[in-house]
Amino acid sequence: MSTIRLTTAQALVKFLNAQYVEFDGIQQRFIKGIFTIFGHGNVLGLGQALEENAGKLEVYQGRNEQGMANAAMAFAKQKHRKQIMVCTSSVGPGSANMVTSAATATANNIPVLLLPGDVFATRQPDPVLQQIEQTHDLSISTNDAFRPVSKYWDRVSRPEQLMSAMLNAMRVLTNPADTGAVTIALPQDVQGEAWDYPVSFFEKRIHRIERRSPSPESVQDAVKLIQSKKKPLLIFGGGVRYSEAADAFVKFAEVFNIPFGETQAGKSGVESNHPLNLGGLGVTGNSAANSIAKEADLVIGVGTRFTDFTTASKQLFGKADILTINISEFHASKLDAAKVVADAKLGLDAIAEGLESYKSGYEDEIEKAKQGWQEELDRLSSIAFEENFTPEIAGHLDDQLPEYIEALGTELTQTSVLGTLNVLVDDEAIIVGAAGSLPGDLQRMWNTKSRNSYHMEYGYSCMGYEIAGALGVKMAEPEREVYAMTGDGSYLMLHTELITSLQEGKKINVVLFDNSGFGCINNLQMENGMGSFGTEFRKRNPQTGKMDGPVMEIDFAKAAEGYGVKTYSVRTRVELIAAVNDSKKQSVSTLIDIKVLPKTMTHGYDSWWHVGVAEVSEKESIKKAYADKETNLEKARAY
Ligand SMILES: Cc1ncc(C[n+]2csc(CCOP(=O)(O)OP(=O)(O)O)c2C)c(N)n1
Ligand SMILES: O=C1C[C@@H](O)[C@H](O)[C@@H](O)C1=O
Ligand SMILES: [Mg+2]
Repeated sequence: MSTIRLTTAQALVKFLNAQYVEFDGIQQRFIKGIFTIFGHGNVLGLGQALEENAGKLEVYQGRNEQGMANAAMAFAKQKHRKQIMVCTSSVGPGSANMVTSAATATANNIPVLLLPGDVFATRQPDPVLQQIEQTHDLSISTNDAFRPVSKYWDRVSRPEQLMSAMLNAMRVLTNPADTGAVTIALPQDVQGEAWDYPVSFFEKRIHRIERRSPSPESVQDAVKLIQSKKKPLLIFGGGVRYSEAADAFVKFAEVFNIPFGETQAGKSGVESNHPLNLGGLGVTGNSAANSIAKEADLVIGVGTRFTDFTTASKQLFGKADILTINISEFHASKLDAAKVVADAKLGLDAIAEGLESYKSGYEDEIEKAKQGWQEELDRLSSIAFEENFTPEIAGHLDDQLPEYIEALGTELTQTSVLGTLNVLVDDEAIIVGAAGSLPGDLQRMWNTKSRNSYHMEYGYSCMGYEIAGALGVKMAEPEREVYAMTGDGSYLMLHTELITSLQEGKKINVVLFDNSGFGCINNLQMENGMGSFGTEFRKRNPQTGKMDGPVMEIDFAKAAEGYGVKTYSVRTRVELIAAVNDSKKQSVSTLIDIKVLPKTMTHGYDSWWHVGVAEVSEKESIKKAYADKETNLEKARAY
């Protein structure tokens, strides 16, 4: 057996360089590059290996481990899981910072490879700096916290373990049914230890991303079920995008005249103006999709995880049977569905063959529902503050609005800003989002004019993903303009990969909606009988001892200007138009700080979200919220 003597870290880098995927006969390198934040836990091992010979891996420098790993995830998501990034962190806090991203990637079924440094395998110098020292178990380190949030977890405690660890890592990273974060913990001593690795370990490996075929029996069942129904509704989930099945999906919808709603991950797989595209479905859905869903007699979920947002906590599809087409048996089995466990394209094609001349029984309902939503969309896009103004989310902070107008210096409404932006940005531009009120507004209001132009992380809805995510998306699609759509809360939580975008010359545009608060959570608490509590950004008031002092005023544009970002402060529609148009001419990253009035985001359309409400309270409004929840629960499926 011919061997080559390398350190564990050198062998790992060499191995990563040799990984390829093949999908529909097309081969490409699987690992584009590696984000790094070096510390004593990785610099002399993996750092040394990368300095000496990184091969074709591009080496980037992150600002925050969570940020860089979110960027890595966004890259892989935008690449439809056909290419990934790796992230290496130091030991202890550096690795702990990546745990949130591992969870985000795993919840969304997006592959990322995380390589946190670990404490010494030999234990000679223990306790090392940043070692926790669990007294009941010395084998535990911070990296064990990745176990519940990774799809595959391993620790390389001897150099030769690298081979089985990495082969399993690749198995999971390229498995469309069960991918997510893969964590390989690397003790710092082992990273530098040498071993005689078999040369065969480094040979070019091509991992075929298989399209799983459906069983003939499951297809027959699906055909019979559809043929017995008059009002089926398709759901376009993220899996359709990852399987590159959009054309097959549209053909299926067109041939059988079946309308479809979009999930957050599926949106923009097909342009919004397709006559059968009803748009966003569920809690953050619009009136067209939700009204058709309520009347549907069959829901065909393709590549969807059926989260509570899609099913409106299992209340939306009241009358329908459920059919699923999913490559994952786990997701296909949800809602007690009839299931076709298969790749989206192969599943749809096989069912289509069996359906022959089937046509749904829709007459003009689809057109009418779309028309009704278009009118509502036009209304939302043109809401302007005026005398006796009632905000969309009425009855919460109506009396405080004048104070916000004064503090933020704005009368702009969030929905009108979105309507204007949707017209201003180029058709090919990609918007990125994750948390706050914007995902709901965008899923309802954003008209996608080109494919894969809507990138929403709504599996984990992780605040702070937006800016890092935009960087990852820009790395995946450098030719397209990318907009991070973020609230002030998300921006404050994590935005420092904006600096990485400047460093890398990867221009992103941050569109920041400053309503001085955790707006959607303020809505949620007040809609459920609470007061406004801990969610407005107000100064502590020495008189009351509470955070009910003046509204905080933050000049985000000024702060970002110091980074070297081109910034704009926007308080009027005219300023918004000028800012967006000018930002397009820039080659550096930009930030548009838009002051918007709270409570001017969209409200729900015929949907229910099951949230935990107090069963006992002295407040009548809480008692009512609890009673309402119980009533709604009765209308929902039990499982
Ligand atoms: C990391 C993380 N922490 C907490 C939450 C819970 N959460 C969801 S939205 C939100 C507030 C978002 O505020 P902002 O970004 O300003 O958006 P707005 O709702 O005001 O539009 C919070 C705290 C979350 N989704 N992610
Ligand atoms: O708790 C939440 C409420 C949602 O409205 C929001 O979009 C999401 O970020 C969240 O975490
Ligand atoms: Mg906010």
